[in-house]
Amino acid sequence: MRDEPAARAVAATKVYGAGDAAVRALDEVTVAFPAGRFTAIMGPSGAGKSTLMHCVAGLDTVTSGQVFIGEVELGELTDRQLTCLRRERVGFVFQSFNLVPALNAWENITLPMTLAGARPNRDWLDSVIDTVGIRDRLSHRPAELSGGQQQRVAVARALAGRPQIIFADEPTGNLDSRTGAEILAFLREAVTELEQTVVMVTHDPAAAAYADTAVFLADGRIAGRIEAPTARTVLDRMSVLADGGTVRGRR
Ligand SMILES: Nc1ncnc2c1ncn2[C@@H]1O[C@H](COP(=O)(O)OP(=O)(O)OP(=O)(O)O)[C@@H](O)[C@H]1O
Repeated sequence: MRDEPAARAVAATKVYGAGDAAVRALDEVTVAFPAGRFTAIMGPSGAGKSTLMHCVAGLDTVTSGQVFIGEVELGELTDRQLTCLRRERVGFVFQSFNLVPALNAWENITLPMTLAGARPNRDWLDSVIDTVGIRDRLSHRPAELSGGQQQRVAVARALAGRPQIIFADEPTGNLDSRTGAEILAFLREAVTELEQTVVMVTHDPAAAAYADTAVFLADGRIAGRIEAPTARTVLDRMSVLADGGTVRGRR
């Protein structure tokens, strides 16, 4: 594990709407996602998990505060620079897979590199494809793949360019529990074996148990963290948050 964070937010505030309808989805959130670690973001529905992930990943902007990928502050970039940075340094895995229907698995996996004009590193791609176990499906289009296979392709696509950080938004939400466990084990392996950095939003305590750290959000604020989380410790913390008792100060 390296010490510098792969990404971080400093006093990040996000307000949607204005006046009476304003929603403060993030309220001065300061959090770091260390390089070479697997972090789960958890918390009740509406706590701001997706907003935090989208802002840190550069898919959305903060109202005030700062967000960094490595040492680069996203607020200082032009739209074009931000697009380049996302392509070069960030991988995404979404609940809904987000594969391009007209492209086969191989084309989907290499699409971000094609768009960035980057040459794939064959050795790396081979190890990613073998680890996710979809070598015999590379010429298939998404409609010809099972949900689990589609998510493997999506995970391989996120890893293909060896990004600085991978953001996963409920990556197992649409999968049966066995396939979900395989995808989580693979994300875990990407961190342990391939030294990737993964930040995952999840509702599932069993999924969070694959992470090195679980960070909790409640009402747009950091409400605690657990190192080496287990399903049990996460569940206990979730029930405290659901009761409305934040545990700030116990970080
Ligand atoms: N585009 C938007 N416009 C207005 N309000 C929004 C918008 N997106 C999110 N919100 C509000 O911001 C708050 C945080 O939403 P967010 O989706 O980040 O929560 P979450 O923790 O990811 O929730 P869930 O677990 O239900 O997905 C919620 O109150 C939500 O209604």
